[in-house]
Amino acid sequence: MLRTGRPWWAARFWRQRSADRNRPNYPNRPRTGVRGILDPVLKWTTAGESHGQSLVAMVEGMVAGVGIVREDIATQLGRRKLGYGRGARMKFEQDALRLLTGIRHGKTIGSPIAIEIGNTEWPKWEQIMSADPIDPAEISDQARAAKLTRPRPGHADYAGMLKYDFDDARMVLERASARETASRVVCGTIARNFLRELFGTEVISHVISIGESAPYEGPTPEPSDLAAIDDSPVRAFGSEAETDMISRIEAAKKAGDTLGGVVEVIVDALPIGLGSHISGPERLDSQLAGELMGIQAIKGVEVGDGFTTARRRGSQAHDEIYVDDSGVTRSTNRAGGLEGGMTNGQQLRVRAAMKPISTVPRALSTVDMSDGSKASAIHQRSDVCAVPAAGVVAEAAVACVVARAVLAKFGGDSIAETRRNFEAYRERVSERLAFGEE
Ligand SMILES: Cc1cc2nc3c(=O)[nH]c(=O)nc-3n(C[C@H](O)[C@H](O)[C@H](O)COP(=O)(O)O)c2cc1C
Ligand SMILES: C=C(O[C@@H]1CC(C(=O)O)=C[C@@H](OP(=O)(O)O)[C@H]1O)C(=O)O
Repeated sequence: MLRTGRPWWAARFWRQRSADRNRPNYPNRPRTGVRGILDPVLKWTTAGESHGQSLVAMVEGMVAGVGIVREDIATQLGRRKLGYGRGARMKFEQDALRLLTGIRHGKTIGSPIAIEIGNTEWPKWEQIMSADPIDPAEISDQARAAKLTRPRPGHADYAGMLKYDFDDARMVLERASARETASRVVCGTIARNFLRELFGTEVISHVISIGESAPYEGPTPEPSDLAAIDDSPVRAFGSEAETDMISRIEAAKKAGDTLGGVVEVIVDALPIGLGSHISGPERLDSQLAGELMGIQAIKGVEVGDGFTTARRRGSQAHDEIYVDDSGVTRSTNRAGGLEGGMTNGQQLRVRAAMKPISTVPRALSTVDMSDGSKASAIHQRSDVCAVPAAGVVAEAAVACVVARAVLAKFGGDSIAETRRNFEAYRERVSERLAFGEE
């Protein structure tokens, strides 16, 4: 018999859809494509140049009802500016905040959030960075206006000048600069407020090593340790490591050199099952690595014990599962809270390795792009070491990725709805783990 009407797959689709709708944690958002990644439920973008008028941070898809006030953002921006080894600019430039859209009376309203961070140094740069055409001869600071033709090794200058066909590296370095990380921290503040309100989760970080200092091997810090970490000039957890890191920065500075290092980000209290094993882009570890590697100067990412685990035997590499009076437990967390691309209920732990600052005061050798002659790279001023600040930026990156995974799993348009969906899921997970209980 010839069948008409909906094809077989459509009937299956509708049956599944109505079954889904009856499930308590059915999110209102469509979960199409590679969930949360190709069709992201939460997006964050930034705009702005290092010496431009402002930076802009935009977050789209954040649910309504998340508390966020100016001080929350200012606090995080303040943390990003600190750290032993940062350059003079951190002292005189202020982050002038304007909360433009998407927040009303201290809460998100579900619409796109746009926040401006004004560069207070703008008056000095107004002509040089003017959006409107300007006669070069009219620029009052001629020295600053001069074309930058000597690309700095380790920066975007050389490839950017050729790729975009510029004869002035300023057109590249203005956007490549890590000044942009201020916008990322703003996006991250919204994400971390969301996570705190939903699960009581805090995102923290600490510096593991600077230069060749011995990597930190003590206990993993708890959220309550963050204040002490922030009080440390190098954001180290423990005073022994701190003294060593500071003296290494001082020695590098004296030698006209720069340093990198390693930071660790830790997230507590996350539900099991954020991310997915279904495809590479859905794996939470791949998303975290992508976002962290997107930070200027980050050249390596490690999940849990990462590279150390690669040197261990299998029997010493994994986190065995036990059952005791408290339920299902583990005695180690070498995996850093991720198995198969999903959170497994353990503390999430990721590390990021930062290369030494590229603008080395003892100028590096380069080429003058105006005539091909040998040259020394431009150096005006720069940080000697920005690893402590990179930790704060890495926290923001992790907060955004985790918040996106939470929204992909639990959906909702208001935080109350996300919470209801989460509670229903949590109940089901508890049922599954209550072996034999009535
Ligand atoms: C918080 C932070 C501050 C930075 N400060 C400087 C700096 O003062 N001077 C510098 O040369 N690079 C600095 N960088 C690194 C450069 O922005 C980065 O190395 C450059 O844009 C090239 O990108 P890549 O290292 O990712 O290849 C900083 C990076 C971060 C995360
Ligand atoms: C301004 C910030 O970082 C800047 C990042 C940066 C770079 O090349 O990445 C170079 C320096 O800027 P300048 O060349 O103007 O001295 C840093 O100060 C900031 O973090 O707010």
